[in-house]
Amino acid sequence: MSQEQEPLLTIESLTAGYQDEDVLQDISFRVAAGEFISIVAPNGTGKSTLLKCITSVLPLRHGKVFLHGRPANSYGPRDFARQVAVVGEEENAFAFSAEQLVFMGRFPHIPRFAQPSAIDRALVQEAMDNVGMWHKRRAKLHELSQGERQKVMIARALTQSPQLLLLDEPTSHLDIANQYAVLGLVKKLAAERNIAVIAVLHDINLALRFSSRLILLKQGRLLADGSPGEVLTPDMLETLYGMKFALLRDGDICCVQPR
Ligand SMILES: Nc1ncnc2c1ncn2[C@@H]1O[C@H](COP(=O)(O)OP(=O)(O)OP(=O)(O)O)[C@@H](O)[C@H]1O
Repeated sequence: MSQEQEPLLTIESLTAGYQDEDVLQDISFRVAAGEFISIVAPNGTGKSTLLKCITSVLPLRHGKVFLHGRPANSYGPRDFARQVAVVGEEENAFAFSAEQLVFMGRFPHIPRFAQPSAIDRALVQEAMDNVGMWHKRRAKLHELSQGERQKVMIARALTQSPQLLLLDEPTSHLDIANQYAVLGLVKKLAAERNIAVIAVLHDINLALRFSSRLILLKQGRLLADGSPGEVLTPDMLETLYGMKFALLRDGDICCVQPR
């Protein structure tokens, strides 16, 4: 992030955990509007925990999280939801149709006791069209496949018009074509709308392809923070995962394979 940019999100010396264990220790980084950051780390390192700290679901033990320079936990839920959207763990909203669920993304923007406007309805249709789910709008959540549900959740988050989009393994149920289509869409819309994205991704090649910046975590600490080219070296990946990797190039495309 360049020095001139006002940080949208600032994380300062964050330590957090559960019971008697500090899962994350002394994590600091800043996020500017328009950045696409992927968090890459082995299972159980604390990636989801980090997102929970940003959304104040989990209180910090030490450190601070600021959104627009103000403590993130000082925002009310509606105010926070106007700025931050989350695609994460499975929801239990099975009684709702896909369209109703995506509509919920507009709730923080609709004044209390007011009816949704034509613009709200158009945003819902546009987001569902964008992820190819408008034709399934009447289906209840339980009638959708896991991949379709993931696309609905992404449509809801886009409908929310956030400034910061938090994605926790958003493509884990998508086939390879849909993974690239959905992340490509998120990246395009984020660039057009100046949205910052923080995505937890296990697929290093997706992280390489879509991120402007990567943050690697190891044993609860920040191991590396930089551009994909700087950070994703075979040595760094070996430090992270304890196995050897090769970096393969084909023109502009770069990918990582275990040796
Ligand atoms: N509610 C909880 N209570 C106690 N421990 C928890 C809780 N949630 C997570 N943990 C522990 O915190 C650690 C980090 O979990 P977290 O879900 O943040 O990891 P992660 O990096 O997202 O993992 P994964 O890649 O497997 O999804 C794990 O050891 C986990 O067992």
